[in-house]
Amino acid sequence: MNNKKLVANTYYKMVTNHRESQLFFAALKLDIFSYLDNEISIEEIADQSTYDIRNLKLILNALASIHLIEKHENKFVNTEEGKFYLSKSSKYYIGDAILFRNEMMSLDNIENRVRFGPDKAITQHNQGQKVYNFTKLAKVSIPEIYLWRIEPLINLMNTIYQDSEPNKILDLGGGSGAMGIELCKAFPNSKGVIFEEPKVSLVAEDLISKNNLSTRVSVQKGDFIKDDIGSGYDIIIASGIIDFAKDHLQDFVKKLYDALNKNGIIYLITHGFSEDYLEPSETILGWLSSHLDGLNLLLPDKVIQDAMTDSGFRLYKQDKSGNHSIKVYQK
Ligand SMILES: C[S@@+](CC[C@H](N)C(=O)[O-])C[C@H]1O[C@@H](n2cnc3c(N)ncnc32)[C@H](O)[C@@H]1O
Repeated sequence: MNNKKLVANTYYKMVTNHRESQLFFAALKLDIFSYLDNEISIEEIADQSTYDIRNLKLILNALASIHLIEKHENKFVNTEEGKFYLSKSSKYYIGDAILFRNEMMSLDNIENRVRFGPDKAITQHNQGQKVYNFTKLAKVSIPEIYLWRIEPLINLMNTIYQDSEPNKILDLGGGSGAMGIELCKAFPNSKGVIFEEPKVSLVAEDLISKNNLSTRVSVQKGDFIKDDIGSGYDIIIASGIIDFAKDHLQDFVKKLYDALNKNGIIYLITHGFSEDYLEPSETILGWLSSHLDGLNLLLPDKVIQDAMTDSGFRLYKQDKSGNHSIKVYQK
């Protein structure tokens, strides 16, 4: 009975967690954290924001009650983490990324999607780019990439290229191109290509010009399934893209193989799905929305590994970064 009661408590905890998330998202939408870099009173925030002072007080107290902000006497201030991640004055502000991801993975109306099934058009085309807003994703995920993806990439490439440099690097489906751009910066004699679909490629063009790298990094626009992706590469970064080639997996992997020089390297980031699709649970839940809508994209790691080795790649190194699995294959 005690055990049953404990389990029941976890159900109620989920209700509280949901409420906490709603409060957090509201605070992000109201940009509350950006007012709190220094201790500030409710009156001052109300003055600057024109928000209703009574309800502002309720929201701030509630945020402090769950330790998302701190209350000192009658003033409020960000926690150290809040200042770093949630205030727009920080270059590592991830509030927009969190809000966008929450919207992109929303399970609102999940019941109807179970009652009435997926959208038949989506099931038929099975193309991620028609369901996801990849342009917005490319923009909002830039700070996330700088926080968590660049360092493992560069550290690993430095262990491979100890006495030499890669000449040509491709960031395939690179989104903003941040990974390709930073890798080119780490190897100053290299040239880079960011391959993206035309709309998303504008985000990459922008980041290249902000980094003054237009002479070394170019953008190639196209569809990586149908179009030529170029050749003569020493490194291909394939981060978060292979699922989008699911219906053409073997041809796609062969295309990567052919585009590489001898001994060339693929830096592959996947979700590390188990074959029974039970792990990792956070990512299974993250993809649930688009899959209820009709997509059918997810590839277990075993299937990806088999496709890579069947095409002639050998697994060279592997690593894990948060929820992502990193595998380096060599031709
Ligand atoms: C999940 S995002 C990953 C972006 C980036 N590589 C990263 O790790 O943040 C997938 C990217 O693949 C691109 N993509 C998907 N299908 C594509 C296709 N057929 N041709 C070109 N790009 C594609 C999308 O535009 C999107 O930017």
